[in-house]
Amino acid sequence: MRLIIREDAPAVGDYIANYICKRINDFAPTATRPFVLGLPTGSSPIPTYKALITMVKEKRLSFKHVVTFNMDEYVALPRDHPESYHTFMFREFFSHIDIPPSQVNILDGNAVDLIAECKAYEQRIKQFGGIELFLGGIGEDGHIAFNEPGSSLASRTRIKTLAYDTILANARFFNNDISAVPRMALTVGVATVLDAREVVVVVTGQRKALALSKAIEEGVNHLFTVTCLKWTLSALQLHPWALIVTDEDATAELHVKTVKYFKSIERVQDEVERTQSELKAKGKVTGEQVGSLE
Ligand SMILES: N[C@@H]1[C@@H](O)[C@H](O)[C@@H](COP(=O)(O)O)O[C@@H]1O
Repeated sequence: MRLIIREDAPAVGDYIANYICKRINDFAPTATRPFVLGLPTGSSPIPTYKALITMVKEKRLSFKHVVTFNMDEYVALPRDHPESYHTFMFREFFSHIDIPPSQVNILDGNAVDLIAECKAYEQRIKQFGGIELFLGGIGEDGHIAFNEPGSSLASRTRIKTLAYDTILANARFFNNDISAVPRMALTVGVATVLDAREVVVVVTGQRKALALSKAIEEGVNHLFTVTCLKWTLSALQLHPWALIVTDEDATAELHVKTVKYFKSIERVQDEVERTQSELKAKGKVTGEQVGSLE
């Protein structure tokens, strides 16, 4: 796992947008071989979406051959509700880029058969050959998508009852009216995320600091114990190619040595990538070797 630390949320957004842009352009997607991208909602990915929109406008990036799968959606919230994740994604991102709407996949929280909806979603991901890169965000309790503490590491797309802490945290989007926040959601599972060939998670702001430290400075601890460990994000430790991009505020609970360690890794990685690129330019290595440093 790598941890990249940037000054603030906009710098984190720029870093992730550049990273995704490079991945898509290197992949060189076509109509028959699209790039499959997993996406989150929440305030954390907004700077990334803003930076990606700019890249599309500047013609440095295109989503014409990108297929997206969103992480989650509330149950029984009308699709056109201002706080539905459908509305959010089109308002903050899809309406501003060149992606054909038919290539956007978002769970339908109003489906008559919610279980069938979840199964079909997993099936559709499989049909596209799996997710190339899953971008995620986390809740304050370390949940990824809506995989609340205690979610099985083998979990797949399913209906999930929200933790009270999550309902409280999300009340800010519903005029602070806790009763207006949906109690259930459809969400991809932990295994759905871990199946992606690459996972990138954005963690910004001091309120995520504890979750970040629990997820990277301790073992995999998604379940409650006597000491109340419950950080689903820690499941990322099981992924062979995971990256967390964070701002300085979110590092508040990390040990100084942890921060120093990851900063030093980034310096060395930059150096190695520069060398690899030079060798690649001279035709001495293949593209695949450049990403094999995890
Ligand atoms: N289901 C979403 C998560 O996918 C998201 O990561 C989280 C954090 O949101 P924010 O980025 O606004 O803190 O909010 C919700 O719970």
